[in-house]
Amino acid sequence: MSPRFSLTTPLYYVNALPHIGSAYTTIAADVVARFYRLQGYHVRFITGTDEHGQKIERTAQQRGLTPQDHCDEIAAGFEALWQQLHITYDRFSRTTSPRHHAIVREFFQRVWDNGDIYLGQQQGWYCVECEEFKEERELLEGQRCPIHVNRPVEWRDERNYFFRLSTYQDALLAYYATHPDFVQPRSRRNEVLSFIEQGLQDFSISRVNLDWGFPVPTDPEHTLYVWFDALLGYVTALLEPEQEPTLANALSTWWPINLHIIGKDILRFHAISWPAMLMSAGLPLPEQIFVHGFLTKNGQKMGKSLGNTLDPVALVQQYSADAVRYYFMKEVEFGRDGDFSETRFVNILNADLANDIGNLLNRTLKMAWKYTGGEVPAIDIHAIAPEHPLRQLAEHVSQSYGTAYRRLAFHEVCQLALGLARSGNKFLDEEAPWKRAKAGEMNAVAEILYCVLEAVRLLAYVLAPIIPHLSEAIYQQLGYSVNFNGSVIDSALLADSQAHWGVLPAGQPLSQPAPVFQKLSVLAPVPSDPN
Ligand SMILES: Nc1ncnc2c1ncn2[C@@H]1O[C@H](COP(=O)(O)OP(=O)(O)OP(=O)(O)O)[C@@H](O)[C@H]1O
Ligand SMILES: [Zn+2]
Repeated sequence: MSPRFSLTTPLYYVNALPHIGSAYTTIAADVVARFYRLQGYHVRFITGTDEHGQKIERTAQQRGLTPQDHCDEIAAGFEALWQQLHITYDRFSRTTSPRHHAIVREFFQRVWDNGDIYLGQQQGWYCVECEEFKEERELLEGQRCPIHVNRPVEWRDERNYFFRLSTYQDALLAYYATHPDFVQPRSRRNEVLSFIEQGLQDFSISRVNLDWGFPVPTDPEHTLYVWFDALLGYVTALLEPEQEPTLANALSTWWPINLHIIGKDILRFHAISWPAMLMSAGLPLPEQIFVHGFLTKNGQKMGKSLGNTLDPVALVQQYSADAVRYYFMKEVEFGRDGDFSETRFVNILNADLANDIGNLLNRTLKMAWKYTGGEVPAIDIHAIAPEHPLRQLAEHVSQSYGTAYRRLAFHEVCQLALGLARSGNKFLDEEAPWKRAKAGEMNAVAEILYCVLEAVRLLAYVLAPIIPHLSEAIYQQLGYSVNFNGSVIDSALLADSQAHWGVLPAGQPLSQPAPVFQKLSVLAPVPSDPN
């Protein structure tokens, strides 16, 4: 029985089409899903859309559509982008589905039966974009939300149902104390802890004067707060299509989720509200929440509401999915903020993928056609000494890349692979097999070429979760016929068989050399806003 790994992206709010920020989180999650599949895990990768709430109701109204028609259109836009980016999700969870409604009702009932829901009066400043009440001290001048700086918050004074978050303050602190890795990176964990230590207030879980949402099961005059139902979308997604939508069914196989990947804007919901809700319902908590930074433009978070984003569809069409995936995984350390510049984007891809990796493969293959008959040089692999510089480095890479992926340190994985490519280039330049060939030293030529080709194979393997199509193309050039992109991983591609030194079979026929990654140039600037 294979081990299991379940992970989620946020369920994106359908107030507008996806932008590069949503793509960023989803690419990262896809990389993790692909990594675990290659390690032999049975993976459940969940993404989807969060479709209720005031912001959606208003947006649909402005567009002259019913909320459901609006949601259907935007959700389809998300799915289409995920196809283009080669995202291998297993479930697309939509919070307007009737099955989700059944799960939410049952969950609400558990929390209600536990005495954690009561009717009270809510007064405060509400950011419709965040769908969240804000503390007065958090607001910018002119009563503006710190995340949605162009939108004033709205004063609310309503009778709402509340969730007794304050009751869970000590339980949360105790949980954090015994689970030091629950929230990563550490700086985010500390942020959450200090927020909890300041004292938690109950939060309202219903709205009046809002139609677009599920009715509160015990009082249909009220509509459930969008966040209460959105987080449960992760649970609904665990149901098999033929299963009755009950909590017991949803939780039977894949719960608790191993990893929630989120942006820092929704940290408190995931790291405070969600665990408390789960405790109230008597359910185990997710294993880990990883919080990444913001993609920014001139220092400000790119977002649908601010309209300062980059259109991922245009970016993929212009430069390819693997290019976009590689750039964001390598250039923005996961957990930190990063600014996007198209010039930098093109420069990085050309330097790493076209030059360091692509050229290395291309020139080595040409020599293999010239000196070893278009075949992987037939050498005795075991005769390559452990101190051989490429073998040594390759062994280091194969021992460390898994840890880097498990820590979601994607930039480190890229650096490991690039290190191997750079050493391969240096090794070729120093060993100059073309000179050795002139001198008739054909055994030496064969060994040099073998080692470089094997280094390229290994780095392509290590990078496969990030640039699956490029890795597949490299493997094909090396004479394999493999599929890194199928829904089922061929057992020959599992890490046990591939993630070490000396795998390339001596004598394997190679393909004709052809550049695997064409050099890019900035053509026309990519449009800034998809909407
Ligand atoms: N600029 C960004 N950088 C990185 N991730 C982002 C960015 N914007 C959105 N995300 C991702 O999307 C999630 C939030 O989804 P949401 O649908 O609320 O998008 P949004 O664009 O932030 O919306 P809005 O601008 O209306 O707040 C974040 O937690 C993060 O995973
Ligand atoms: Zn806001």
